[in-house]
Amino acid sequence: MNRTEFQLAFRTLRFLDAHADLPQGSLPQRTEPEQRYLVWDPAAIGELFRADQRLGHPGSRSFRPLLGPRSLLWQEGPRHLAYRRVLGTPLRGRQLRDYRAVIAGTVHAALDGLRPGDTIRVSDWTRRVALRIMATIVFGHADDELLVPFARWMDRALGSRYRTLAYRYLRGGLPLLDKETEALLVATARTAARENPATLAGKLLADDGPFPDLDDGELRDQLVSLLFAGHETTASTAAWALFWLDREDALRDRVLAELAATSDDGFSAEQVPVLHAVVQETLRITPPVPAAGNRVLPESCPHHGNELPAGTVLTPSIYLAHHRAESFPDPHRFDPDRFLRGRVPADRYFPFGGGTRHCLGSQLGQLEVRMLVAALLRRRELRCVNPSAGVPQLRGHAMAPSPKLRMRVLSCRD
Ligand code: HEM
Repeated sequence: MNRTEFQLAFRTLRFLDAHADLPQGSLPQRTEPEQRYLVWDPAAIGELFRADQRLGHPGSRSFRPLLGPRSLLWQEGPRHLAYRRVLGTPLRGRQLRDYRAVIAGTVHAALDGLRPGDTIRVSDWTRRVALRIMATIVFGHADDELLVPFARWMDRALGSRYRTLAYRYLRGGLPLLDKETEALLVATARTAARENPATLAGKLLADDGPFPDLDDGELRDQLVSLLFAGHETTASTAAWALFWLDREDALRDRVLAELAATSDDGFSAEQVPVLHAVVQETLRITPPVPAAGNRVLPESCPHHGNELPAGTVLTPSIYLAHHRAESFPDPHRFDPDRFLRGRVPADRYFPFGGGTRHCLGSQLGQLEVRMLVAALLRRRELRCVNPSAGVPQLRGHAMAPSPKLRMRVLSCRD
């Protein structure tokens, strides 16, 4: 491990913050034998995402075994495209209406359990809610028999930065999911596909789809990938949004006034523009995924006067792009009005990555966060008990508020 890799592993955010304004917008992580760069220069990002189809997407060394070797996140070519077609359609546009009741039902049930005087660990609470929503979208229901061991496994692998690094560097890899839970995942998906073809499991296994004979191993990889990618990120965004709204009284009052003026539950971004801008700014300043997936050059390519050889790994740094003062003046200030003033270019703001790997759940994720925050603000008054714990913490590749961040329920507004 060289000095840059050490700093990135152990002092990640301090290191990133010190480099966001580098004029070249790229930073070598390793030069020999395999060159690796972090990239956030807008021109290079635009080019990278445009060329995405020709690039390799091997995934990270620690995440590949966690999600599985055949996860759609690192599949390539026609099979990757087929996964995107099958799963992408139900996850965007008009199809999202089907999930409105699932999100509302799950969020309101969780809110029913919050009574005045209760204190919650914000990240844990949003993670539990988001996992139940994602499981219902995948299987048609959310059973603790499956979700409790799944969440326990995720926590063991990612819950502490030091534990994650110890697994990676001392024990040779993150812990794997136990065989029993894996078997339960697969069996639950096969039953769901038979009984409820509208679920994501049903779409994946449809007889007239591209994967009618998906074997258990590959199915397991897609289920873990969907549950993981579909809840960790959304949960972090929701927890951060609640944190930022707690810090900014005037902004919270603006959102409350906006909610008072509409009966919309957060489903339509146009009905709640300030809340939507809060979510967008949350994704900018505290992006739950600070770096998009690795891209590998299939052939040599010029870069700032050098020639990068074939095989060079380029990682688009979402965090660095979002903290570049040239793109976002006063980048550490939480200011949702940036997004109300006009469109932000996609090569400077890309919380969902881009190119052929652009997040399949970008619309669903934002929708969930809007609906969760809207319902919570309407029904409960919550305040941070320890705002100083609102520091970013890495959970694997995701960035969440510290698990110590707590909020107390002051009153019910029901
Ligand atoms: C606010 C919430 C979310 C954020 C910030 C987020 C962010 C990301 C990012 C940065 C990537 C990598 C893109 C790249 O490498 O260019 C990604 C990929 C992906 N995300 Fe999300 N995501 C969110 C929610 C979701 C949800 C709800 C789902 C539900 C299924 C989901 C499913 C996926 C999948 C399947 C991929 C892999 C796409 C591919 O490789 O073709 N994400 N996401």
